[in-house]
Amino acid sequence: MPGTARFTVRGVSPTRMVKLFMSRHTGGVHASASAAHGAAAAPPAPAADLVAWVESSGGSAAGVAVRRNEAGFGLAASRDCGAGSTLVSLPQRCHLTYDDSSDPRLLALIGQVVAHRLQGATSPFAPYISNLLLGVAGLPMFFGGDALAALQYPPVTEQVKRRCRWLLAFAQRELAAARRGGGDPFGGADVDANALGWALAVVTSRAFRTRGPDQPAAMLPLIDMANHSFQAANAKIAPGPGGSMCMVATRALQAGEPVLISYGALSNDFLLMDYGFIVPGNPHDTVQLRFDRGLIEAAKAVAGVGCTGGALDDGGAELPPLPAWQQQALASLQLAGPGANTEVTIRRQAARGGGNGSGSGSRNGGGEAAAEGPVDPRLLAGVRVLCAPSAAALGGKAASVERLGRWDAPLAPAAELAALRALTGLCAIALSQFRGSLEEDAALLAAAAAPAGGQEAAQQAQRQLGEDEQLAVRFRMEKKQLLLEALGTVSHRIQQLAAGSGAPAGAPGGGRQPAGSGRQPSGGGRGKGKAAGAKNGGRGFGK
Ligand SMILES: C[S@@+](CC[C@H](N)C(=O)[O-])C[C@H]1O[C@@H](n2cnc3c(N)ncnc32)[C@H](O)[C@@H]1O
Repeated sequence: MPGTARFTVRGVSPTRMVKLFMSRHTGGVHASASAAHGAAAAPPAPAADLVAWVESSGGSAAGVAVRRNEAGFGLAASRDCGAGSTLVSLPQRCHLTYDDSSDPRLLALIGQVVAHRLQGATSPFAPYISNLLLGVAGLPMFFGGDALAALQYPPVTEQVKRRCRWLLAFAQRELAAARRGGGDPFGGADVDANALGWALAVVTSRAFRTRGPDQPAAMLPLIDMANHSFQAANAKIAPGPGGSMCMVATRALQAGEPVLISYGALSNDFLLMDYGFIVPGNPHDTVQLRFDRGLIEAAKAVAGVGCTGGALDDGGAELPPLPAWQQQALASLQLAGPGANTEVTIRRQAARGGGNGSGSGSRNGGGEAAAEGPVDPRLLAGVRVLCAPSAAALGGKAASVERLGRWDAPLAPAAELAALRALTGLCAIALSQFRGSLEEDAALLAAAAAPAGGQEAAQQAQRQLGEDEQLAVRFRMEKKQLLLEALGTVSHRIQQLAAGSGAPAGAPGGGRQPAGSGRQPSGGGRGKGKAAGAKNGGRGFGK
């Protein structure tokens, strides 16, 4: 590799995100076939050079045609075929992978993608590399500050910042040190943080872990042009003979039908971070929270449930110490004490197959409670512990997630009602961490899409809300919607339990009925609820 080669991208902001801007000619990469065809010739099929390369390498792509639109590439069935048909067979020599399984950041793949890009037309993977898009739209790693802030969701924004810091540190320190020590992985070529950012984006949005979660990942050319769907996936990736990897139809396909695979049971956090898109109503989406006693006591205060061990002081005084049985129970649940894992989630109930089948998981019309509820079992168990009046109310045995975390195995009615109310308070606090309501977000998007007042106003609205910001708004709307669904599910459960036990149902915020109407409750909005919720000060979200 020539020591003078450059693989650099202008626009690095060392203090902020890595800005992606790449010239098509950077690094000597040859133009792709689709870009290089002459005006007179009939345009070749998209990525025709890639398909030809797969076939000349001993593979087959007979079952798919590559499609291209302004959003990028995708695959479609090239002919009618039956379930189980092999659509693509990719020989091992076309897999871009590595031997070392110990690299959690996929550094080895990033390095290879960069190295092959530097080799340009002489790379054995040139037909693959040259058909990679020069940007992965929607990745928050490339968001500007406004779009990142518009997410309003620290679990993702913190992760984005960590990823960018790592990338910059790697480019500026580790790579520089490796160069000084003569161990430059890029043979002296000038590779900057933005080039590494591009490679990171390529790898996170395309690599497969076909050999298992702890095994090396691989880039699977052509196969990785399949787009994602949870519901409409009609193909899967499976090992084939001789180390090949195949794309196989999971049902009969008609010629021209898009070929879609599922990227896995991923939350919108993962989809956004690694792929730059979200799925509305994603059944695997969650809201991450950090379990701590102060948060749960604040949730109880919002919901009008008494504080454990004494009254919660609105002035922010220390909480009274927990009785030993509660401390032990939280430690058994690994929610407190050394080695605790305090990351917990509110989630879509429908994802666990325990909902009402309507897709929302909320407001089911009665009947048996689902085995798994709208919060993860550790969170449910922890809230039950902190709402139980005595060890006896927990059943007297050692606390375990299996025993205390089942949505369909409630405590005695009074303790269960307190726990459920606390959960409504928790949802309300989580909602209150977002600025503005669902309706306000929807209005923002509507104004950006079709503002009143003609073209000038439309341009103005677009300036106010760019594409990344619109994605960020849609992302946070999904979180709010999920929280409202959880609130509806828990409230419904409270009504059911209260009706059965004769106890008053109650509601968060001292008797207000939680939403279910789609309107966002004011959560930490009024009276005591406000004081307790506000004190939480953004602590609720896990980071
Ligand atoms: C493995 S690649 C799929 C091929 C890609 N469309 C291309 O042009 O090369 C993954 C990327 O495709 C896009 N993508 C895949 N499925 C999508 C979906 N359901 N909605 C929006 N974008 C999707 C995203 O940009 C994602 O990062």
